[in-house]
Amino acid sequence: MAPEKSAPRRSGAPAVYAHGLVKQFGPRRALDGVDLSVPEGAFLSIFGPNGAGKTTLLRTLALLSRPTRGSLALMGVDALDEPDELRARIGLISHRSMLYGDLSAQENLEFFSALYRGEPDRGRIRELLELVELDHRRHDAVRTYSRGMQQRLSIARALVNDPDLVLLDEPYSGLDPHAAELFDELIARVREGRTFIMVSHDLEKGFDLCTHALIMARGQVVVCADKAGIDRAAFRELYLATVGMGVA
Ligand SMILES: Nc1ncnc2c1ncn2[C@@H]1O[C@H](COP(=O)(O)OP(=O)(O)OP(=O)(O)O)[C@@H](O)[C@H]1O
Repeated sequence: MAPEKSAPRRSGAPAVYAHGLVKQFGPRRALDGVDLSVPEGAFLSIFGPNGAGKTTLLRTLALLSRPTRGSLALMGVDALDEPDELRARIGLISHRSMLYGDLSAQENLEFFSALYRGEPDRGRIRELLELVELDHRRHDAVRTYSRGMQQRLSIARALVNDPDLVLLDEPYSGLDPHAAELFDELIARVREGRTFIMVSHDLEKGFDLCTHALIMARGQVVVCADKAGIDRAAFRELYLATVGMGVA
């Protein structure tokens, strides 16, 4: 059983509302006027060629990177004015595990839980370790885990604060088919009541999982649409066309 998701603090506002986001790195513009509206409860997959600005967009949404220009609201709250309040409502899963290798799974989760709550929520941690099937290894140092196990623990870490918005940066990278399947199951079990945004190079997988799909190229949104209104073959062609468009 997945630990229960507390009722999201519904604002009626989109989970993400971005307008005119620009991110400048010296002469390079990684985001060049991104407009985005993601409804609460959606699963948005973001595609695009290397250097398109996908990770920069995800880091901006994770409030790890401040845009040079533009406005951003998450769950109806101004993200540039109230980043601390919002960070506690966001979970990030990346291909870098962001775990401490010398600490055990339990210690890692206690550390991250205490960051948000002041003291660790041991009941929730136990439930999360059971969910990701690492309860039996909870006292082992994380550096002794396989890549798939570390990725499962990353899910637990990202959920420790019961986030409303979960951001995933190529979470399948380096997972074998079995580990990827387990990861799929876990995502399905924790989808309820949350909004997911995933950067992916795997068009098929990203498309299967999503309710909304976005293609970026050169720091701009080429297309963003509800999957119900997208023709899969036409979307694939558009994606392949952007892959040749090069970096921002
Ligand atoms: N910290 C940084 N300093 C300077 N330039 C950066 C920085 N981060 C990203 N960029 C530049 O911004 C552009 C977008 O990079 P980003 O990592 O967002 O692309 P991406 O779509 O995630 O690519 P990939 O698919 O290769 O991961 C690239 O030109 C990159 O070189």
